[in-house]
Parts: sequence; structure tokens; C-alpha cells
Amino acid sequence: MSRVPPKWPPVEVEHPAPHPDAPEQGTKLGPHYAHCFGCGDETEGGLHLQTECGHDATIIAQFHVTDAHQGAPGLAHGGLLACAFDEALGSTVGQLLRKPAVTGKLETDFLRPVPVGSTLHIAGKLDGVAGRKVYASADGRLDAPDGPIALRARALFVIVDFSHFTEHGTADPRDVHPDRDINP
Ligand SMILES: CCCCCCCCCC(=O)SCCNC(=O)CCNC(=O)[C@H](O)C(C)(C)COP(=O)(O)OP(=O)(O)OC[C@H]1O[C@@H](n2cnc3c(N)ncnc32)[C@H](O)[C@@H]1OP(=O)(O)O
Repeated sequence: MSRVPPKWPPVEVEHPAPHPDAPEQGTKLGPHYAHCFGCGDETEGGLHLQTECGHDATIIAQFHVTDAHQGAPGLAHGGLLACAFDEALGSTVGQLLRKPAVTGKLETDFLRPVPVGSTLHIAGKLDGVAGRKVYASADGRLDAPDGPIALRARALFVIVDFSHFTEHGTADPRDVHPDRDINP
């Protein structure tokens, strides 16, 4: 089976510099929402992704795989791995562009099994912007920033108004103010 991916990004894009208020390299990024399944610190069975700002406009996330994340015995569930990439890529878009955005499309290549007890090091980057469409991709490496690549993902995020979260979800409309520039 061919693993040659289709053209990426699929449309002509611009390559914007990170927003002037984007966090500096080395900044540890806390959860954007305490109950987020991907990064929240109040979700007992969540993924508890830890993210920080990397070099060259990247966002680095670490996902420690536990028994709670199994699909087959001793191996991470693929859907949860995709979830980790969704979170890491969402963080890449939100933190670097400082705009609220939601996942429109997420594609994941699973290249190696990810055992329980391993740590996935995910490096996300922006690949370009076309209007409200933001293209981003990430590699996930096993147990070290330069470990073997276990997964690759590409995603389209769509920039939305903050009202997306108040009208469709339960975000508090009182949170809408000029400083609230990323997802709730
Ligand atoms: C620091 C912050 C950290 C945050 C981390 C969060 C990580 C987690 C992120 C998520 O998981 S978000 C939750 C999962 N996603 C959703 O629930 C989104 C549900 N979908 C929608 O709400 C709407 O479909 C969406 C906002 C994505 C788009 O609806 P709109 O009516 O606003 O726009 P439209 O449909 O016109 O699409 C805008 C553009 O995107 C394109 N598009 C949208 N979905 C697409 C798709 N699936 N594939 C290809 N293109 C797509 C669409 O063709 C169009 O292209 P053009 O501008 O060229 O016309």
C-alpha cells in the first residue's frame, strides 16, 4: 500500500508569523480549560497533555501513556492518540495565532505501536493559512524528542468567533472580551 500523502496543504496558503503575543520559546502552557479531556488537570481519565512553546514556532506536547489509555493489552488506543494530536495541533494553532479555532479535519498516520508506559513527544507546527482555514501538522516521537516517529498527523482548523463556544456550548458569554483570544 502506498503511503505517499496527498499535497499538503491542499490549497495555496500564506505563512503568517506567530502573533506578537504568542508565548516565547520555553514557556510552559497550562490547560486552556480544566475539564478539557486533552489537557485539563481536573479530568481523572483525561490525557493530561503537557505543552510548551518550542523553537522555530512550534508547540511541543508530551503525552504519557497509562493503563487508562489502552486499546489492545499494553498498547495505546488509536483514537486516544488521535485525540492527543487534536489537542496538540489545536494548541499549536491557538497559541501561535491567538485566535479561537476548531478542528474541521484531522488525519492521522499510525506508524508504530505506542506501548503503555511510553511518552509521546509531539511537535506541532503551522503549515499555512488561507482565510479562516489554518493547516497544521505534527510528528509524535517515542520516548524522546528525537525518538522514532510513531505517528504523524495533519489537520485543518477553522477560525471561529468566540460565540461558537457560547452558542453551541456552555462557555460563559461574560468571558467574551478582547483579551480572551483563544479557545475557552
Ligand atoms: C490554545 C487553545 C487550545 C485549544 C485546543 C483545542 C483542541 C481541540 C479542538 C477540537 O477538538 S474542536 C471540536 C471538534 N470540532 C468541531 O466540533 C467543529 C464542528 N464543525 C463546525 O463547527 C463547523 O463545521 C466549522 C466551524 C468547522 C465550519 O463551519 P462554518 O460555517 O463556520 O464555515 P464553513 O463551513 O464555511 O467552512 C469554512 C471553510 O473551511 C472549509 N472546511 C470546513 N470544514 C472542512 C472539512 N472538514 N474539510 C475541508 N474543508 C473544510 C470550508 O470548505 C470553508 O472553506 P472556504 O473558506 O474555502 O469556502
